[in-house]
Amino acid sequence: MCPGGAGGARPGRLTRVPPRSAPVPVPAMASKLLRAVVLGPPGSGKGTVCERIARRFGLQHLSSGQFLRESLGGGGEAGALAQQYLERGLLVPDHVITRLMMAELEKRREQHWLLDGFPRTLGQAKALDGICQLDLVISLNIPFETLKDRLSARWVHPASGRVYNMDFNPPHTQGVDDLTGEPLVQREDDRPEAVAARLRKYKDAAKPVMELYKSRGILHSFSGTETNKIWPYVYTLLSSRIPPVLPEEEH
Ligand SMILES: Nc1ccn([C@H]2C[C@H](O)[C@@H](COP(=O)(O)OP(=O)(O)OP(=O)(O)O)O2)c(=O)n1
Ligand SMILES: Nc1nc2c(ncn2[C@@H]2O[C@H](COP(=O)(O)OP(=O)(O)O)[C@@H](O)[C@H]2O)c(=O)[nH]1
Repeated sequence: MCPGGAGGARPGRLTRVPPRSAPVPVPAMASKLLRAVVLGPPGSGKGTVCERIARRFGLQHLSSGQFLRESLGGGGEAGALAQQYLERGLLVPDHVITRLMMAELEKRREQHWLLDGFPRTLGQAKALDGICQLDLVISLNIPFETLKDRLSARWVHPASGRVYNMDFNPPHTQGVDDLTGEPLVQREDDRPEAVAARLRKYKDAAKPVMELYKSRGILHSFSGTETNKIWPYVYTLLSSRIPPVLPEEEH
């Protein structure tokens, strides 16, 4: 059984504001703890889908990107190392992100959890294998043109990581975060000229990870251009593994 499950739903990936309440903790008790991963390219809706799953099923949404961002200001060794890579728009080396994630998972060994953004490479997947047996891997398969459109319309609140989209979930007031009133920014790497290279990099790293999970029979792929259309299928799949604490409806 792996360490690691839930921790707080990532505060930064709320898809709707005002923020949803924290996931209702599901008592671990005798049942097996759910170990799930959501894979998908940048903009595929991992954060959006994870946030919904976390709320409906009371499990913890663990975003490696968010942990990384939080570690940057912490004065720790991992944060200092990660910063050098993130500043240059690079992926953090496997051993750095793996160490960070193992520590977070260790804290959550008694909870159900769902990983977003990790593993991203085969090396990370193997490290995860060393501490747990995954039950479920969800892969979001979204056309390139859709990803490009979504990312160019994504705006974030840097301090919290809250994500908006000018079409899908716009802020109440254009350009400002609903909760703090602080300005929203567009990530440099969400600009159209950066997106193609980023998606290529993602594909190269993710392919062997998907093959690994496919060969184990735990990979579930969902294709489409709209999160709201994919969501009922994801909800049904999760419901077959863990009882929902909230109904599917409402996005
Ligand atoms: N396993 C991981 C996860 C994240 N990162 C780094 C590179 C990412 O650019 C940054 C932020 O991660 P996010 O998951 O928040 O964002 P992504 O870059 O993956 O983009 P997206 O949110 O669009 O999927 O952290 C990394 O190096 N290794
Ligand atoms: N137009 C549109 N935007 C979406 C949809 N699903 C998610 N988004 C937005 O697309 C962007 C990327 O989604 P996000 O969850 O951040 O994806 P991630 O990069 O895979 O974590 C965000 O701005 C979301 O609000 C959708 O079905 N339609």
